Amino acid sequence: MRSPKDFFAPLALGAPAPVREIPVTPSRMIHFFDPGNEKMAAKVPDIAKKVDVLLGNLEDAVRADRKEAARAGLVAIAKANDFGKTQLWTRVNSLDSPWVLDDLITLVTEIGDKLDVIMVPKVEGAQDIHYVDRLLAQLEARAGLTKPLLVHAILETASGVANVEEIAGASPRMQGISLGPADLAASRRMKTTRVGGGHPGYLVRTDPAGEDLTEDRTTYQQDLWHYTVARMVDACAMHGILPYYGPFGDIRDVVACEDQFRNAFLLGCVGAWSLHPVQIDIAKKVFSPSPSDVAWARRVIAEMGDGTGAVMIDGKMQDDASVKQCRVVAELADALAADDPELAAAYDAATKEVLG
Ligand SMILES: CC(C)(COP(=O)(O)OP(=O)(O)OC[C@H]1O[C@@H](n2cnc3c(N)ncnc32)[C@H](O)[C@@H]1OP(=O)(O)O)[C@@H](O)C(=O)NCCC(=O)NCCSC(=O)C[C@](C)(O)C(=O)O
Ligand SMILES: [Mg+2]
Repeated sequence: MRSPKDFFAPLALGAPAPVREIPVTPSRMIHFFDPGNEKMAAKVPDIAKKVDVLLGNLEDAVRADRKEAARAGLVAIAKANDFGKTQLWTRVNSLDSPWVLDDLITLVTEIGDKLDVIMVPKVEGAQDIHYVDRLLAQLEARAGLTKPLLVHAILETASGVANVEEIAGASPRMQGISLGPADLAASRRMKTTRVGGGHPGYLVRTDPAGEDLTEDRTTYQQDLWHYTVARMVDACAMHGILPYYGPFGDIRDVVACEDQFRNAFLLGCVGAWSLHPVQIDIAKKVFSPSPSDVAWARRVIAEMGDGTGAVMIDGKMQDDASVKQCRVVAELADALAADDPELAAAYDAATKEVLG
């Protein structure tokens, strides 16, 4: 284990100094595209204007015989475009694959100055992050980069979940973690066949009213991902990095997608993945606090003065802890509104209604 004193020292001579704090910029949706797919790539400049994060995916969902094309496509797209405030991320192939070494060498060398975050799939423990950490430092030094690349891990193996706290704290490069429900289900030998979302068989049933167990009894579908998302959120919060729900594979079911995203938002996640253009607006809606919640939060903050003591607002007790929650919502709203005049106007109009 490295000494805590060395934690923020560069891992290669000439590599940029690691960041001390993870930048918290909007990342409500991480929009996935295959850079080797010409139809998708053609849409990227327009999509970039609507999303917080664009991610060139090189791993699963890219056919084995299209891996080089995807990598070359991402280099070409990054060189040809300036995406302004929209971040550019990539998901490289897994560390046991024949492609990842060339992914990292090519991307850092060719477009390391354009990339913000490198997403690493199938992370099993801190050792995987340490490997990427040192290699990135060597490549950054060789490429003369001045800003360190950040690393995002996908939580999609049983050992990754068991080791999630050490993964979150494995390097100052760690930017965040996303849930990978499909690989995680396979790794755990869950008996689902879906990419995220619920399952009608995972339920609880009300007790019988009498002796007849066969009578109609209400059932409630449960969230298969609650434990993992909650654990991931705690690990990320503990280490000052950001948690994300991952993909929702039933593209057609925009209603259940919104529900799953909202569960993650309420539990502490900052964003989710959009796999198809139709999921972009869902993520934007869900991961931007609602105007009425923002107005309420601003009212509680205003009425709580220095933030201590207890007051009654509309019959509800507010104290030091509730004002802290309200600050989380209000600060997120301010950060999002700073770049979005429409959202800013909606928040201000709702606030005016309650505060006058
Ligand atoms: C689902 C698919 C096949 C449906 O693709 P489609 O072409 O059949 O759909 P469509 O509705 O007909 O598409 C309409 C138009 O939008 C385009 N389009 C469609 N999607 C996109 C996109 N993302 N970005 C930009 N453009 C897109 C598409 O090319 C088409 O263009 P056209 O009108 O010119 O014909 C397609 O949307 C797709 O391939 N999406 C990305 C899938 C992906 O990245 N999967 C990997 C992430 S999930 C994962 O890996 C799991 C995880 C975490 O690892 C774990 O849980 O283990
Ligand atoms: Mg996966």
